[in-house]
Amino acid sequence: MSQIHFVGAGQMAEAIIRAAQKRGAVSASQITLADIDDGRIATLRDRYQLTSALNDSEALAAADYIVIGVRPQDDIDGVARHICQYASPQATVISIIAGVTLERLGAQFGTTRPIVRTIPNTLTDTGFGYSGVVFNAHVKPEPLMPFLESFGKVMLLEERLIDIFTGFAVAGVNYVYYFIESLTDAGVLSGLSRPQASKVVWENLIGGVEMLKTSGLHPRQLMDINNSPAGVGINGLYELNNSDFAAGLQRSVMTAVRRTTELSGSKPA
Ligand SMILES: NC(=O)C1=CN([C@@H]2O[C@H](COP(=O)(O)OP(=O)(O)OC[C@H]3O[C@@H](n4cnc5c(N)ncnc54)[C@H](O)[C@@H]3O)[C@@H](O)[C@H]2O)C=CC1
Ligand SMILES: O=C(O)[C@@H]1CCC=N1
Repeated sequence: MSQIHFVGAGQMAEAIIRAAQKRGAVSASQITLADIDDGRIATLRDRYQLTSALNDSEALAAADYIVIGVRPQDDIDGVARHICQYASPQATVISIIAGVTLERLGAQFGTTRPIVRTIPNTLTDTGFGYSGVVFNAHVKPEPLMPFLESFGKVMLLEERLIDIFTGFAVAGVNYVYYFIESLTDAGVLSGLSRPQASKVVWENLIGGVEMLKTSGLHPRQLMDINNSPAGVGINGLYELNNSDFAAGLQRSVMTAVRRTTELSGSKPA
């Protein structure tokens, strides 16, 4: 990786910078930042010891990769005009903006420019979590992969699947956090202390995933092993079946996918 310039230095850009530095994909001297909030630039420069002394137009001119980290509702047209004024036509644009298509990015940043559309996962600090990635025809993937892989596992996708991936995979850790919170509360409601309930939930979650991996069985087969006839587990599951659990979860994902597509129309939130 050579020079990398971030336009929009918000939460996600910071998470990417932290992970990419930690895994050695970029060094502090290779990173430059732009944001309409000067305080944000100062904070990140200080926090990640960014040393470049280039001003905004110099940083754009020097950049080999330009990460667009603004929100779908922000002035992407204005950002693109500004970038195209100073950046080399060969500089690769890496958009992390939910919902914004390669076609739209091509219209904004130039149809012959290498453009990557990626949707990173917020599990950047952990080494877990997939980023969905799609390249336009001008991208040379090899030199870019170490950077992309520094903040998540890479799932190369057809572009038609990226909005689905955003609503399902990237927003998806929400459901895990929410499930953990709700299940821990159930343990506390039943009489365990919060630390006791929390330990049990974490262990069951990690153990459940390990069981699925090691056994190769379907979740329903493992549930069958966990439930004796007329026993404790099946009685609990009966009650869960009377709730809206599965359909509620599935509707949530469908709504998140729909919202991703809505955002690509850049309607104000
Ligand atoms: N937070 C998340 O979970 C994920 C977010 N994304 C995408 O990443 C992008 C950023 O999201 P966050 O970091 O959460 O948002 P954020 O609001 O923390 O960051 C956006 C940054 O862009 C700056 N900005 C706005 N307009 C600008 C302009 N014209 N020029 C320069 N900077 C400008 C803002 O001051 C802010 O610092 C969004 O497009 C979002 O769809 C993608 C995957 C996950
Ligand atoms: O909520 C959002 O808009 C971002 C994109 C997917 C997950 N977080």
